[in-house]
Amino acid sequence: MTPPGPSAAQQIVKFAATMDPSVLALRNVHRAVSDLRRGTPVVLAGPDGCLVVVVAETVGGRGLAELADAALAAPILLLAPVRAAAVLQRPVPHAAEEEGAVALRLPPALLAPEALRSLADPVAERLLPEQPERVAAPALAQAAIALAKLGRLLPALVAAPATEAAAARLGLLSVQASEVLGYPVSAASSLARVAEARVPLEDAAEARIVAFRAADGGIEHLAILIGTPEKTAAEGGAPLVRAHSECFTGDLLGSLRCDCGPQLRGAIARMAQDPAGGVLLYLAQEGRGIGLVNKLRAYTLQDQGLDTLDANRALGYGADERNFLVAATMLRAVGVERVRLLTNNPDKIEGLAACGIEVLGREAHVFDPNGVNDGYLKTKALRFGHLLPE
Ligand SMILES: Nc1nc2c(ncn2[C@@H]2O[C@H](COP(=O)(O)OP(=O)(O)OP(=O)(O)O)[C@@H](O)[C@H]2O)c(=O)[nH]1
Ligand SMILES: [Zn+2]
Repeated sequence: MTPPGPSAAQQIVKFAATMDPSVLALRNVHRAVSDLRRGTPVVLAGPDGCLVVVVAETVGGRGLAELADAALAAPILLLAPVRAAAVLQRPVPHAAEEEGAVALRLPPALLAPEALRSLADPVAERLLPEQPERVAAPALAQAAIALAKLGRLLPALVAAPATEAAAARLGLLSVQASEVLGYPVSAASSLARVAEARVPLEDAAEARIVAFRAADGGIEHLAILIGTPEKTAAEGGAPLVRAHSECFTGDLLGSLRCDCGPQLRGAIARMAQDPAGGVLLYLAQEGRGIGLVNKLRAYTLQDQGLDTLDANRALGYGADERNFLVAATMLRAVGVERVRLLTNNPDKIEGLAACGIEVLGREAHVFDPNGVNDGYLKTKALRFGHLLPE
């Protein structure tokens, strides 16, 4: 008689032990983001304890009840410093800016979904029965804010100290703060080619689209190869490259608020004319990384007088939340590491260079204002330091 082999359970345990911890971390963070997006609390774990959090924008009565059940003390509100300064109607100290999060005491009248949304969102702001007061921010506040931003949600969270045991009892997901903070780099490094097809374009008959997916199973980024840029690279040349962040409104609908549509089509036409060929990276980084919903909120704030940079900040986001490692990883994967970059944005040149891409030159990519985007283009030149043609 042959001895029995290892049981299925034993095999699974053995397999789990061999799994790449960074893939496990990506999976955990991605799941935590999904939970927050539907208003379910998650537990953040750090070296000195745990914090149960829920996002102000999405939480309902059930999520607040679950948070209260797991909490060891009264919940507080965590806000990005600029948003906290607006709520408190006074500047927050520089140290809080550095920490990236401010904590506010939540009186019971404000611990309700509608009041929380009003505290989180400058667009939905209304008069509240009470003013919150500032308290000391917990150690995991920065990771909590980062997690909400990964979900492209307003960085405003209700938080309370908790234990992993409470999380387990309530079936809440637990994620390490270090996994959250390391996520952008891990996700970008894990990008892999998953599909490729020839797609002739109106302005570039010889075009191929290569799709990339990260190990978290999140949204895909695309590389559009025009002509034979890999051949140019293999022969030591530098193809034309554009790192284009997706813009649903400009690229697809022809919105006049920005210059993305003309830049996208202009880049494709220009690469088709270039004997070295080109790579257009179509990056899933809508709204400079804040997502479409927040970009629409930012537009509302711009209609109220803020410029594109201050509108991002009023929502609690940075002026530009993009990650250039995504673009660099994709370029390396298609064999293009020396580039001529089609951009006006000096941060893109620096960002790609910092990720190991050799930027041999910059080519300006300017289109005339259209009567609606004049202020936007001016702000990019004045406040983002965009380079204009001499
Ligand atoms: N948050 C925010 N994003 C915007 C706004 N207008 C356009 N965008 C986004 O900005 C991104 C455009 O970035 P890019 O095309 O890479 O342009 P850029 O950073 O100006 O640099 P170059 O075009 O390369 O010079 C797209 O994702 C748009 O959705 C805005 O007012 N607010
Ligand atoms: Zn745009």
